[in-house]
Amino acid sequence: MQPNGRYEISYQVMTPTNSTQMPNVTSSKPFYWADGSTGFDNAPDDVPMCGFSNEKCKEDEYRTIKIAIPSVGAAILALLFIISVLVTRKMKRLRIQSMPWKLNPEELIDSQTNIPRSTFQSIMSIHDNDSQVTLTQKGLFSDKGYTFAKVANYRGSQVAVKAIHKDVIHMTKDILIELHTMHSMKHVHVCYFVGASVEPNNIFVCWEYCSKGSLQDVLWNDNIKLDKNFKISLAFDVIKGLEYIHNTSIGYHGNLKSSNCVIDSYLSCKLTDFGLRHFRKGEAQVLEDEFTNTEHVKYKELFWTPPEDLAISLDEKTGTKPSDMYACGIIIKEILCRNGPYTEFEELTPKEIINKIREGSDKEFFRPLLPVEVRKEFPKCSSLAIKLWNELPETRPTVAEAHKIMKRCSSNTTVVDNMINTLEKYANNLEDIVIDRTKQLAEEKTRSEALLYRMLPRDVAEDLKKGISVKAESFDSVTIYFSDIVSFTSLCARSTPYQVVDMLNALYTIFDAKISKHDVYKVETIGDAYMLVSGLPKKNGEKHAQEIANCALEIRNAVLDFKVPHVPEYSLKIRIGLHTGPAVAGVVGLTMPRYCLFGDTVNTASRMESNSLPMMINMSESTFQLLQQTGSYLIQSRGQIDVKGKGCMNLYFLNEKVRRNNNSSIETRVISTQDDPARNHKKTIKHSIGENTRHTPNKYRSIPNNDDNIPNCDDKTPYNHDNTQNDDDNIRNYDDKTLKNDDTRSNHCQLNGGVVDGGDVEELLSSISDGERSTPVVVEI
Ligand SMILES: Nc1nc2c(ncn2[C@@H]2O[C@H](COP(=O)(O)OP(=O)(O)OP(=O)(O)O)[C@@H](O)[C@H]2O)c(=O)[nH]1
Ligand SMILES: [Mg+2]
Repeated sequence: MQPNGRYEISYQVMTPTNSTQMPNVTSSKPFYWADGSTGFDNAPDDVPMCGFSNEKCKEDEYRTIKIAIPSVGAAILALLFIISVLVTRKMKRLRIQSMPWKLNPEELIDSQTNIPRSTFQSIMSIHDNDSQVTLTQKGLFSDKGYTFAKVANYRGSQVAVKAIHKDVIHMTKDILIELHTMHSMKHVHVCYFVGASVEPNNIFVCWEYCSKGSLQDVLWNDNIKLDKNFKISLAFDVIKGLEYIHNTSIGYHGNLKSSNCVIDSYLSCKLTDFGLRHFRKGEAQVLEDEFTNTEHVKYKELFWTPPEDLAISLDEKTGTKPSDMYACGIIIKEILCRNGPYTEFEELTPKEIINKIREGSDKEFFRPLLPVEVRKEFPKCSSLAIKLWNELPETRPTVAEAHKIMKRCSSNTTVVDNMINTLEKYANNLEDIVIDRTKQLAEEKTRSEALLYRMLPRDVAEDLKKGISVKAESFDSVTIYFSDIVSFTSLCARSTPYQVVDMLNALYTIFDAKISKHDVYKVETIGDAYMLVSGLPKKNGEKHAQEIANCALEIRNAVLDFKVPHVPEYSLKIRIGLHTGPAVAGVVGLTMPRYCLFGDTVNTASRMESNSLPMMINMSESTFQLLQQTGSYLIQSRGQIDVKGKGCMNLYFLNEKVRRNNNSSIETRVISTQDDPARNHKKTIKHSIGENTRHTPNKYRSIPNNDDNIPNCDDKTPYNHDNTQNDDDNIRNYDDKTLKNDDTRSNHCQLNGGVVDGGDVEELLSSISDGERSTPVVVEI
């Protein structure tokens, strides 16, 4: 509405009768709103946009903030990102410019002399002279002659030093980036690029040094055994290393061959001498020695170069990923066959081979031969190698495809895995061996303990084992046994020492078997003398006399049956002596300790033996006393006999054992005439009794001694203690002598504590020898 100074009806409002309806507004004139518009449609809002109190606009303000914050955040992030990219790039540039790969030749130390080498040339000369070499030193003679890596120490690590045949190098951006990338590459199957020296006239590069030499060295070394898994694992290592290189900005190896695959100390294969294309560009072809100068060598070096690269140039290495794959195929062939790429074409020169390769077409091309047996052993690897050396680069499998194929043919185990498996096998085997050895040790221990227990009483041996010194122990009453072989000296004179040893061994083995049944301890054997004791080291009351007596009787029985191995017709005889008394026992000496008995009882027991007769058991009064209490032995009194150093002693022969029957009567043992050991001396006794039928009034009538060498107490003839000189006589005349009884002395046999006169004895013995009768014989005392 425009003001005009007049009041006019412009609007009429018709209110409807029904007040609930909206009033009807009609205008007679058009009116204008404040903004110049007209009509109701353009009428201004009845409520301001933000409300009368701006209440509506508050919410929207927050919405703006909500929208603004992420936008600002995103902007900041984008800014930060840009800044970080810029910083990273800057830092990278700085890093590149800082040249961490740059080597200071002064820091290269000759590994042998530890002298810093300021120039690579000096290192070269040193190593050329003193053969500081790798595995190749062990006799690898390649076509280049002996080819060695030059080795030096750089900051504590061994590095392989490779000359770059350039005088100066202009450090372009590409070179800097290349060296930087090379330096930052790290992979388990790629040699670490340690760095480069870029000093004019002293340009060289250093690579991680792998101690086992190149793959070529290993393959050609017959001393190194490579099993199937190992070969596959080596081929797989090459592919893994190549895959890594192909995925870096370096792009491809460019010089892949078996001499550029090196083996580290973990037998893992690593690729070396790759990349550095910008760095090495324009490098002079330097002929290192007279070998490398030959055409032969030059063409051999091209065995790993694919036909498409050969077509470009024979002198310059080009390189692509498919070229690497081709070389990889050749290397796999070398690994599987363990020979050179074209060893099978001996009749062709390397030049002819290279020409044939160059002339090849897609349909027909010249390649290495994979023998049938190799194809059979490694079907997948062989077919992979064949595919890899396809004529057309685009038809060769990529490294990723090759990886997949290798994965399928490898047993998923690395060389280290194989080694670990082998070690595990060894370890398990070792465990078995340890168990075995422990068992053997335990057996050995048991054996040596058994031996020790045989040589010493168990308690004593235990004490000695524990390092406890064994104190001598005194025993009040023990019975000692001594026996000696009659005429041993003359028997020895007629036998060889070995025969004597055999004889004694056989005899004592029988004795040992006998004593094991009794409570006796074998003290020792000295030559033909055999010594036993009972009552020690374990005390057994008064049983020792019986134990020894029983044992002595058994031994005598055994001797009757014994046949001397080398003189079976000779009847061996022994003298046995027993004595009872106190003794002291202990171990003497540190070297070869012996459990010895001391005391007069020992001497006396020995005297009892020397005063005995062949096949007789002579005993002293003390033993007799103990035995007679048992009433189980047939004992023959010998009367008083002068014993050297002892004077007159009452001596007795132990003839036989008898046993009581249930009615306490005495029963003589029934012994068959064949095996009765007492048979001889029964005869003896019988005869002696027969010859001496005079019944003396004496209570004791003793059997005469019958040995001229053993004097009785009335005899004044000097006693000949060396019985040996008469041994033969003793043997020969044993029966005769026993027949020659001394009338002056009476016979008596004592049974059950009583004495039997000669007649009784005769009767008694005849009852034994007669028969196989077991008639109890009761003897009145
Ligand atoms: N042990 C060991 N030997 C190596 C190493 N690098 C090279 N070698 C040995 O040194 C020999 C010569 O190596 P290079 O000088 O690289 O010669 P190449 O590998 O035959 O040829 P290019 O690499 O093309 O120069 C190789 O055949 C290997 O026997 C390494 O890292 N460790
Ligand atoms: Mg090399």
